[in-house]
Amino acid sequence: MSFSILQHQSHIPSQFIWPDDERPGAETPPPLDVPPVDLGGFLSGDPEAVANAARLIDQACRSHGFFLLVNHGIDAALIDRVHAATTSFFAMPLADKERAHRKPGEPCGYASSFTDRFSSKLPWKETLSFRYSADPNLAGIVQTYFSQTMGEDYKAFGRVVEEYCSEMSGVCLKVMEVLGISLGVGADWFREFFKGNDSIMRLNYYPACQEAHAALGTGPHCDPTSLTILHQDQVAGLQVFVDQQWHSITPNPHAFVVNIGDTFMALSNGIYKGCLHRAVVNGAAARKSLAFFLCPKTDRIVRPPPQLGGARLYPDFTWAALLEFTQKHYRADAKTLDAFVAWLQRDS
Ligand SMILES: C=C1C[C@]23C[C@@]1(O)CC[C@H]2[C@]1(C)CCC[C@@](C)(C(=O)O)[C@H]1[C@@H]3C(=O)O
Ligand SMILES: O=C(O)CCC(=O)C(=O)O
Ligand SMILES: [Fe+2]
Repeated sequence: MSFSILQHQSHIPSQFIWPDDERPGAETPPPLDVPPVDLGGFLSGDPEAVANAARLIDQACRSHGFFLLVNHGIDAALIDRVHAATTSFFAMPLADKERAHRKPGEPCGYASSFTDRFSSKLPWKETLSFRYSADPNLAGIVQTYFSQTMGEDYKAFGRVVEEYCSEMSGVCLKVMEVLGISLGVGADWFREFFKGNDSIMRLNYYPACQEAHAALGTGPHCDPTSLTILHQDQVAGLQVFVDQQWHSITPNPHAFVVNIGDTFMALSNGIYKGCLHRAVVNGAAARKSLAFFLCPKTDRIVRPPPQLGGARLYPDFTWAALLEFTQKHYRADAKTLDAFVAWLQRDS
């Protein structure tokens, strides 16, 4: 499905039209007023800054699982290089992008609107997803992926996005320290859990849409993963569901959007909530977002720290099992974790 053709038809195909009760409509929801968390302040070790970061994150994660991160220390030039690389990739002819075709049941590769996965409520987007591992024995995994799927002249592309993933992994581990302090289990527990993370990086590209009010770039969902660090470009589109209504997130190039995913909700024994969010499109400009999805090693058992005892909200599971569930059995949405638990217990 080539958007360069779809965009110029008077109406978009019906598969991209969302039901009345789910489509975004013409109104832009109110901006979410969320105090940014100062990562640099936390890292300075200044007791007041550490306490402030832990307090802000705790408040946000107990209610809606979303916060902004500023003073993060990531080079703006690197972020710009990844946005430029994203623009150039998606500008290629479909046949060239299809060299990285995402195979059914696998999370990695290029996909356009998931026409091979879903038959209705199709997302108005193209995606390029790939695996990043923080395991030193797998250094170069991203470069190798792009050289093998796109050819040797994509090695530089792979190098830039792998450098970005490495920086994102570092930010995630620092955020895990704050989450550990906020939950009272100490700075080390979650950081150690994700030390050798085996994560997913996704470049999202949302073409302009001639019927933006009836379409969605990404439908309402909680990320099944653990923690998402997202950078949106200057075109707005991310919305978060807080206090029973949608709120728009004003683009801020100096901030990362951070949200708790289903797996971390389970790790926190439900104390911290997965963030319900979606992405809308518009009639004038294409939009991009860089989403780094932190994931534990696939065989790690997702089980809360003992200090978060009390009744377990979710059974033990591996990230591998939840990932497979979303790729082969269930379209991730606002209820993925509950559907996954029911699926795990289906024969019991
Ligand atoms: C593990 C994953 C599945 C999805 C990508 C991700 O890495 C994290 C977010 C998930 C997703 C974006 C949630 C909404 C539905 C989805 C099908 C999509 O619109 O892309 C999800 C991704 C997927 O490819 O299954
Ligand atoms: O593009 C965005 O702002 C959100 C994308 C998203 O939620 C996702 O890829 O999981
Ligand atoms: Fe998401």
